[in-house]
Formats: sequence, structure tokens, C-alpha cells
Amino acid sequence: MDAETDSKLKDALKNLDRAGKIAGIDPEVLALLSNPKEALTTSVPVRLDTGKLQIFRGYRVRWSDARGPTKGGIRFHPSVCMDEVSALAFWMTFKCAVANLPFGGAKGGVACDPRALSPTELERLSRSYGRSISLVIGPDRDIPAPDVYTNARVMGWIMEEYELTQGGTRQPAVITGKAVAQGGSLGRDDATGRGAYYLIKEMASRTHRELLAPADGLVTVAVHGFGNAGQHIARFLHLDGKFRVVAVCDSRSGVYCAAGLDIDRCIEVKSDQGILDAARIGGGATSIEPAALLLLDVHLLIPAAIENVIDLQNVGQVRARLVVEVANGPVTMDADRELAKRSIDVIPDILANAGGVIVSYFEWVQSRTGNWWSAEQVHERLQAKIASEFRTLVQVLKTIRERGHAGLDGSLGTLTFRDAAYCARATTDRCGYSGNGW
Ligand SMILES: NC(=O)C1=CN([C@@H]2O[C@H](COP(=O)(O)OP(=O)(O)OC[C@H]3O[C@@H](n4cnc5c(N)ncnc54)[C@H](O)[C@@H]3O)[C@@H](O)[C@H]2O)C=CC1
Ligand SMILES: O=C(O)CCC(=O)C(=O)O
Repeated sequence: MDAETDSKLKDALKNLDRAGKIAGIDPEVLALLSNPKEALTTSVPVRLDTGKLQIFRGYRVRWSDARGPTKGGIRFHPSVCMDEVSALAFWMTFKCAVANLPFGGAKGGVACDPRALSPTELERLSRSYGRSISLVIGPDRDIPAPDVYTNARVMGWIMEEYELTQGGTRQPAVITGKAVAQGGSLGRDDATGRGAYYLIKEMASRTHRELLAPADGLVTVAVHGFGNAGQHIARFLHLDGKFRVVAVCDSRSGVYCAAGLDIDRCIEVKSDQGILDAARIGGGATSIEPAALLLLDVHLLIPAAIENVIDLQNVGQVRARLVVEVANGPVTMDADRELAKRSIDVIPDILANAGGVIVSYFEWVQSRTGNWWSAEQVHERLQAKIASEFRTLVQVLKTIRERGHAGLDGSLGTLTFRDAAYCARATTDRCGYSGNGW
């Protein structure tokens, strides 16, 4: 990581600083949006299978509830800390605004390595964390969802713990990304990858026509991260037929094939063996280091794992023509400026991975009304929303570029899709701020 981006939150806040300058946002609104509304640090005691008690550290940050109840995932990962969770909660605030959802932003997590826990330890950890945050969450207050190394089962355990604090009443709208059998929505599982796929198709027909027919054949793609988000985006692009996914990787292993990978086979091997084993995948696949995948000469690079994987150290070696951020915060702000200088478009996380929270919103609506939608309805509404919010973004980018740097000092450099995303709702909603009574 770059020295100056040691704080992920500090780096994330640079986006707001730029948006403030570009869109002339009221300094008091900027001050409110630069600070968390509420930040919880909590002990998460867990009885391990050995009988020993281990105390983990848990967090939940509600960044802003100006647009509605706060919304955002729960991460179980060794890197989880207040700084990381705060940055993720900040991004959620702007993601919900860009997607025009009636939600503010939040995020939570536990600093742990879930892969080192047994299934029963994982359940006890999830339930213990669920009890710790049950005073903070609620269907009209704060609504968690899955993120890195959490899933529908973990959501179910947290929901059950919350329900116990509500006299045992059913509270399906307190959490999204839960199993369909527990009141979850069809289509939430693959929503993040599907949303990113719909976005790429929309870009191909509007702003990035080279994605329709590149001079040198199919569009080549590398996907960094092969979990929920990465597997689905790789699969959708592979199935489309116009894209050739040449490389995928997880945290420990990666595979490359210039002729294109069989993504279903990659998913099968990853699920059987826990790693992407080139020999088992076959079809000409060879091993590649995860860090080397980011530097491949491809049309489309899709970071879909964790933050800060493209920074000042490696950005000069990035050869992709376009970056679509399916992970949250994969490109540091300094690296982002370098890519802008080289005219490499970056489609920002707060739109590119919004499919997950959009379908979470659909799930919340269904959980509240008891009115269930078909998978086709979910997909259609997701596609329509992504397309419409992308069109808004293109319009905002055009507007801020046309206004040019009138009144700006020129030091902001090229205005990008990321700038447009942070400015998108700046003039239409005042983020719930009336200017009075604060
Ligand atoms: N699951 C969801 O609905 C959403 C996820 N996201 C974001 O997408 C990203 C991935 O999340 P999920 O796929 O849900 O998590 P996941 O837990 O299903 O998968 C994470 C993947 O990243 C890989 N990974 C971890 N560290 C890595 C490293 N240093 N280098 C390469 N790969 C690494 C893991 O091996 C795994 O394949 C995160 O940034 C998350 O915040 C964003 C929106 C919604
Ligand atoms: O589905 C949600 O509510 C939030 C998912 C999430 O954590 C994210 O978009 O980063």
C-alpha cells in the first residue's frame, strides 16, 4: 500500500473533497458527510471447540442515515478494523445515493480468519457478533448483508439472534442476503456479478463501443478475486460469448489461458479443492500469481477481491484499457489519478458493484410486504436500475466536464466517472441537510 493510503478512510474521503470542489457542495454538508454517525466497537466472545474462550473484535459503523436506514455488509476477515470498516461504510453511503436507494450507508465485521474456524465455531462467532450488534440494527435502522467471507447462512444466524431480542417475533427485513427459505430474495446470490455484467453491456452500447467489437477479436478479461462477486461476473461474461475471460485468481492461486478459460470448470475445481489448480482445470490453463494478473495486457480488468490492490507501486504496469471495480476500493486515489492521466477509464465501485445492494433493497421491500417476486422480475428491475443510473452518471460527467474547470483551480486534473458518481446526487439531494437545527 502507498504510505499515504495507510488509512483507507483518509483515502476514501479524498473523493468527497474533490466532489465538494467540483460541485460546490456546502461545507457544512461536507463536514457532516466526512464523519460517521455512529461507530460501535465490541467484544465478540466465542467458546472454541477446544473449550477455550477467545475474544474477537467486532465493529459496526453507520456512516450516514440521511437518505434512510443504513445499509451495508458484514465482513469476517483478518484485516477488519475500525479504519477499514469506516471506509467501507463511507463508500456504502455514496453507493446507495448513486443507486438512488432510500438507504444510508453502513458496514460491519469481525477481525478473524473464518477459514481457520470449524463450522460450529463459525456459528458461535456469527451469533455472538449478532447479539453484540442487535441494539444497533433493525429493519428501519440498520440492515446488514453479506460481504467478504460471510454468506446467507451467517445472515440467518444473525437474524435469529436479533429476533430473540424482539420477543421472538419474525423480523426478516432486519437483514438481506439471507437464504430464500428464510425470506431471502431470488436473485440476491448472483446480484453483484449480474449488476456488473448489465453495466458492462450498457457501457458497450453507449460509451465504450470498443467492448462490442474490439479490433483484435473478443474482449479479453482478467478477474482478480474468485468468490461470490468474482465468480458470477466471470461466468456472465463467459456465457455472453463476446468476452474471453483469460485469467482468474483467488488470494492464493490463479490461472491463465490466452484462448479463454472454461469458467464453469474453474468454479467446480475451486469448490472441490479450495484453490484454482491449473492442472485440474486443464484446457491449456497455466498458473499465474494473483499480483501478476493485475498487470495483464487485457481489454477489461475486473478487481473483485479487496481494497488497494492497484496502488502507486504497480499502477504504472497496469496494461488494461478499462477497469471495472467490482470490489470496494481496489484502486487507491493516487493510482486512480495515474490511470486518469493515461486515459484508462475506471468505472467506480459505488456503481459497478451496486447490483448487490440494489437487490438487497428489493429483498427488504419483499420482506416488509410479504409479496415475493420471481427471479425474472428481480433481474429485469436490476437491469433497468443499473442502466438508468449509468445514464445519469454519463449525463453528470458530461455536465461537470462542460462546466469545465470554470471556477476550479485546474489542479483537479481530468474529471472521471468516479468524480461524476460522487457529484451525482450532490445538487439534487442535500443529503437530508436543511441547514437548520444542527
Ligand atoms: N457479496 C456482495 O454482494 C458484494 C461484494 N462486494 C465486494 O466484492 C469484493 C469481494 O466480495 P465477495 O465476492 O462477496 O467475497 P467472497 O468472500 O465471496 O470472495 C472474496 C474473494 O477474494 C479473494 N481474495 C481475498 N484476498 C485476496 C487477495 N489479496 N488477492 C486476490 N484475491 C483475494 C478470496 O480468495 C475470494 O476468492 C469485496 O470488495 C466486497 O466488498 C461489493 C458489493 C456486494
Ligand atoms: O447488500 C447490501 O446491503 C450491501 C452489500 C455490500 O456490503 C456492498 O455493496 O459493499
